[in-house]
Amino acid sequence: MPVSTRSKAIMNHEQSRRQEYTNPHQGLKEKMRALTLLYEQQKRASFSLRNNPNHLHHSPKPQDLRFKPPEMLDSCKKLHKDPNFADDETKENNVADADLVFGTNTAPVKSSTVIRKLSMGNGAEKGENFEACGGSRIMVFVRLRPMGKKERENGSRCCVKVLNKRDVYLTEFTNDNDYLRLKRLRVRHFTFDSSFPETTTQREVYSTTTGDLLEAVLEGRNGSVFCYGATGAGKTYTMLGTMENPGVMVLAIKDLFAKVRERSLDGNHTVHLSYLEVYNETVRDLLSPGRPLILREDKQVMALLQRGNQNRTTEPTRCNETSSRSHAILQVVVEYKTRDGSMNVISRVGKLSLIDLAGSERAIATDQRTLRSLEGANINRSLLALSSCINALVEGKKHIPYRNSKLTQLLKDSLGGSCNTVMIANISPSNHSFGETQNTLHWADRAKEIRVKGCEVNEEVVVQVSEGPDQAKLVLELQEENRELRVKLVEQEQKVLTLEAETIAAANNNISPTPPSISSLMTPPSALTAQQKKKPRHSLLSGTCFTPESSKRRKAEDAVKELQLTVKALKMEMERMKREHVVQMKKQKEELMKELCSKKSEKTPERGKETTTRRIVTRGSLRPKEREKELIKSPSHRFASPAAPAKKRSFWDITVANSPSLDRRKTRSHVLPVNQEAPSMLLQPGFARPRTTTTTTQKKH
Ligand SMILES: Nc1ncnc2c1ncn2[C@@H]1O[C@H](COP(=O)(O)OP(=O)(O)OP(=O)(O)O)[C@@H](O)[C@H]1O
Repeated sequence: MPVSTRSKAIMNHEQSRRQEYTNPHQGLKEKMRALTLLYEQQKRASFSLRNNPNHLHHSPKPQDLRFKPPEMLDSCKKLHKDPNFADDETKENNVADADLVFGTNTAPVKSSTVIRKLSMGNGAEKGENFEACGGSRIMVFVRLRPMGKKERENGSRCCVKVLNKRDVYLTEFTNDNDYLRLKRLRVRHFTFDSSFPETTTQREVYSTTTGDLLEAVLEGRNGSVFCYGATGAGKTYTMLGTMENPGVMVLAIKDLFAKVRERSLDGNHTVHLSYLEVYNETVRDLLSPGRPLILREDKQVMALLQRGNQNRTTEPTRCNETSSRSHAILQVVVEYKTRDGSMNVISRVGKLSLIDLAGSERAIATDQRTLRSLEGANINRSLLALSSCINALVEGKKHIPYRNSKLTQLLKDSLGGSCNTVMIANISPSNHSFGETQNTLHWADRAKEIRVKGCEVNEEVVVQVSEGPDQAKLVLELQEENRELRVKLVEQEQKVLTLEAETIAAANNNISPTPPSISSLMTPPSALTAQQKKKPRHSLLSGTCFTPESSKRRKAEDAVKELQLTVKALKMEMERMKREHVVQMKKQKEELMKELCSKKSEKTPERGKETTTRRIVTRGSLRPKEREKELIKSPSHRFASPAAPAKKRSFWDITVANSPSLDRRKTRSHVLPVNQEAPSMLLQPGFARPRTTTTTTQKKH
């Protein structure tokens, strides 16, 4: 049974010709609707032409072209279909005419140039292009690959048509056996910055997508090109190509070195190259494989690129015999150094990242073996992460989930950073890959919305000090001043150290001399307690509480205060003792006088005895006074141990104690004449010798 279709204009030539002639279904209703629409469109177009003569130069907005009702397109194609179209170009013209009729693509499109050129960040230099882009955004291109031999053999039909190097039409064929949906054929329309039909050469793709980017990289800006698409869609071919038809990577490096050679007269260029692979969420260096590496840049040469690509993980899948199972990233860093008029060194660093992503695919499209499944899962995971990032960027979210995969981490700069970014979406013409192609086109269309930050020049200016005589003098003066300041600093430090040492020594001297036990003995307890009560408590809130200097100072002050108190207490004690002593001496004197008087009254006084008595009285009254003077005068007494006054006191006490009653008081002058055998406390060094007594006794005898 003959099968009707409404997408002849974008079908394979042979098939379309065959099917076009045999299509009996030409719905009258559809025709009527299309004619009505056409009439309305023309009416509107003529009206706007009358009001605005410049209308002819108006370029349609991309969103006007997107997702048109398929019926309109289909009807249009039918109305203008030329059953005799023999080649692709004819087909393109037919559909282009249809668009013109509908007034959606009235502007003449230059086929060889990109309408919206890359934003180079510098509005002044590239203001036109920048404005044309409506700001800095990702540039999105689509490349359609030719139908493969195998695909033709197994009866694949072309479901994609690229027109005007810009518009992409995707036709969804119905199943030939699904009679109910025969009329529900849908064509989707997409518009990109540039779209490349299957006949486009590698050089054309490179110059349109990456040529301008390379210029910007040489000026010190960052640029990224990444290929996205289903497995077998032509990503590796676009990025790397073959020996006969080298791809973007090879052409970019060739171009780069040619440009560097041109510019090398005015400065020095250094080119760093690294070729990385992200396989199963592990980053590997393709130039020295075998070990995973943390992202780094490697100084290598371009010759290693081919070898690196041989190291890339590839496996045959059902869709592609040499399917890349990893994402490959070639990074070229160009450093440019020159000097300006003031001899300052200007350094510009631009980075170009060329990324060949692994194929986006459904699990069913690959073999279901374990390793393949794992690879597929990882590829899908990273591509899912990529799509999440794209979604977040388009929606203007604050958090972009770059960390979800290694791939998005690597593409962070390209997607959301300060970078000129180009995305090339590769698609297959086969209707068997319709789903993948639709997804790719959908994501590419969405990626157009991503806006990136203004790409600024990565420039560093190193100011050089010119070596004139004034500068040299200034440098010498500054060096001399610096030296003097250093010497002063050392002197000050020494002074501080000396002061600290003195403070510590003083504090130690003040604290150590009087052990607490002794001071407590010598200090009146009441006075000390009162003083202790007055002592201020260290507060945690006081700023100096925890500083070592303040604590040392405080200790020294406390020690001095304590000593002052001790001295005061000692003085008071001495005064008291002096008073007591005077009182005691008076008493003794009175007692002696009484005794003498009573004895005088009993006996007749003898001359010798009077002399002895007089002498004893004299010594007894004088000696304590001398001691007293000594005590007052002697400065050592102030610091004498408490035992000394106790001993001295004990001397007087003993003297008193040895005379329990005034009657029994024994003195050399009184006792010895009475009882010579009795022990005498006066037989002490410094006291009168017994000779005197003996003499007295002999005199007695
Ligand atoms: N523009 C083109 N012209 C001629 N042949 C092409 C073109 N694009 C792709 N091919 C061929 O199609 C086949 C698949 O292409 P390629 O390996 O580049 O796909 P891929 O997208 O990288 O797939 P995968 O993701 O599985 O690695 C290759 O044989 C390649 O030579």
